[in-house]
Amino acid sequence: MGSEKKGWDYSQLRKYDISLEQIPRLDYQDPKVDELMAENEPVVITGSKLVKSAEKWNLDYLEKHMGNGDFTVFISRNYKFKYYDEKKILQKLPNNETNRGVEFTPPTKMVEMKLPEFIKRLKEWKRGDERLYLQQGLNDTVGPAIVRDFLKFDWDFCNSIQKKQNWGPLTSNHLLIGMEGNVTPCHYDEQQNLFAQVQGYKRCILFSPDQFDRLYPHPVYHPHDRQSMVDFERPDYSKFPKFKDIKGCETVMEPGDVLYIPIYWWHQVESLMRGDHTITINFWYKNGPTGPITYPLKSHHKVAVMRNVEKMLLEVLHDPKEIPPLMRALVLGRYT
Ligand SMILES: O=C(O)C(=O)C[C@H](CCCc1ccccc1)C(=O)O
Ligand SMILES: [Zn+2]
Repeated sequence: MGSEKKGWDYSQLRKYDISLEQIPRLDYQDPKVDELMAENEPVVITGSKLVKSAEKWNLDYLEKHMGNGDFTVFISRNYKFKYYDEKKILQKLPNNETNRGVEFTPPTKMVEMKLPEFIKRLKEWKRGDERLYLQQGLNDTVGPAIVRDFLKFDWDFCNSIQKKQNWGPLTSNHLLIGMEGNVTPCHYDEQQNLFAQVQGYKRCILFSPDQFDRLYPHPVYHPHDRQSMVDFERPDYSKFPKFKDIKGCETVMEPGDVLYIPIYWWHQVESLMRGDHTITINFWYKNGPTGPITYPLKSHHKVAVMRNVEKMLLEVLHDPKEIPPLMRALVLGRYT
């Protein structure tokens, strides 16, 4: 992976007991890019100017031009920033208990912070301090210069991909500014994603949707819905035995690289340890129409089916504890 000219080395990558291939890196003009994307396969697209207008976004520039609005910043006492859905923390479940007394303590704190304060804490951070991760939807509240740079993104490039791949509308762009060593643990999203690296080096580990039974996602009603329960650094093989067989792919993103993260593909993202802070802009698109269904169903369709079964069962059974016995009665000795 990478050659001597690369701006990072292996000691900056966290060690996992996972077999990983390389995600192909192809020039944006290579027709193979469209072929891989059409197959919902990940690919690193190099040489595009998608976010070239943001390559000057160093911290001083951002501080000067990012307006004085509040930005969403997550604070973690360790290096992990596991996403949680606030709406699912206090949801009234069908049996009218709030999460049946299952207490959920958010693993990170979400605060609103002015950019100068975030940058100050970034510059003064030392090992042992709380880590910060700015994750802000880009909208018109950011300063005019940022909007100008944003408007200068190579929209022809991503619009042409959106058209070629018959995707739905662009739903959001997120500005992500992470500290060295920050990790977004393994999860999947339900949108197509063009992940554009602006500053710093980010390692992206991806798994196909067919690895679903090896990654043990939290139940759909859980605040950590769509996130894997497996701690990659200390996997509990007794609880998650199939994790041993996991197969994935990875890449280390360099400034200017654009990674296509296909819808439903699992991904873990880490800012290289002892590296610079990282800046990423993601482009989330709704998926296009499914087109003709072929059988057997594709694995990402099966994920969508399983999500619907979970939601329906919870709706009718009211109590998640009733789900395993019913599923076992349905399958064991009958479909196995
Ligand atoms: O782009 C993706 O899908 C990633 O997972 C990138 C990941 C952070 C995502 C944070 C986030 C969570 C929910 C809403 C908007 C943004 C990273 O780069 O650390
Ligand atoms: Zn994601």
